[in-house]
Amino acid sequence: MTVENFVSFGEQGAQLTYGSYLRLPQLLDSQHLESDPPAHDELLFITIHQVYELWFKQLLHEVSAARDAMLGGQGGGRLWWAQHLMARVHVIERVLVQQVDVLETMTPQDFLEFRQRLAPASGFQSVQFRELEFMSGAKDPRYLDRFKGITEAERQHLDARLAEPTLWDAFVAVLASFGLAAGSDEEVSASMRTVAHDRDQYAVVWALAEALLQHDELAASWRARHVVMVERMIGSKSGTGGSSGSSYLRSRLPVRYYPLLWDLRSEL
Ligand code: HEM
Ligand SMILES: N[C@@H](CC(=O)c1ccccc1NC=O)C(=O)O
Repeated sequence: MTVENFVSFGEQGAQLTYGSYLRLPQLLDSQHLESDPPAHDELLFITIHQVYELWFKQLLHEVSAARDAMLGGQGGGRLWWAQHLMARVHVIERVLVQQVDVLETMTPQDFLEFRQRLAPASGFQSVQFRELEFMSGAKDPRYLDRFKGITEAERQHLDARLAEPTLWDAFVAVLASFGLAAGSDEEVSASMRTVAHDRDQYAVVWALAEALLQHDELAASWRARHVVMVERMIGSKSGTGGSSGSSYLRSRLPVRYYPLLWDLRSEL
């Protein structure tokens, strides 16, 4: 492409520019430090969290579409699409785990320069993180009571997630659409054993079960990586959000979205 072509192509589209399309003025004016004088590492801290929230938004978009595709069951003809989206979800989740490395270039001393300014805020108040947990299948309404300082709109988002079907509900619908019993946990477990032993007939069902398990495993990896980072940064201090800190986070490590899929491993 010649430079001349390039210029005329750019001008055909009239007004859109890179910066206006991506809303860069708003995006790049959204990093406001609390520390004064400014602590060098606070920009990194804000940036990392904003990147996490952008990816959480993308994950909610993908997970809800995967769920909807699964809710249609075999007859809906979109189970391949659910598989495709879940594969993307896994790649994003690996990025989220690896991104902890970047924040760990911050030393505890440098974090302490601005940490006291952050209370009572904490990751505990991440609405999108909790939405993802709810949508994945871990609906714990107690988190709604424990949320302090969230807006009415954020509360509505969470209420809506509590009311809507989860990825697990959608997977159970897939089992039923294949004529497999799925009315109780026992039936689901028995049906999963059938699926596991007849992968020829139930290839898509097995692939979706593995995709859910992978999502569960990656969420567990994030929790494990986060708590070790927390211990590195603040040791056994309590959290800015008012929890006991790393011991609260350690109590969350055994959380599993799909216990029946894990139990299946012992039954094969
Ligand atoms: C210096 C780095 C970090 C430290 C020291 C830290 C510390 C903590 C602590 C102590 C808690 C428990 C709540 C409380 O404050 O009492 C917490 C919760 C949480 N943090 Fe962090 N965090 C860090 C970075 C991050 C990052 C980068 C994210 C990404 C979004 C994040 C997301 C969360 C979430 C979602 C929770 C709630 C977890 C749950 O309830 O299961 N944190 N963090
Ligand atoms: N809870 C952390 C502070 C922290 O990491 C944080 C503070 C405000 C907004 C997000 C945060 N990230 C994760 O908890 C602490 O106790 O040091």
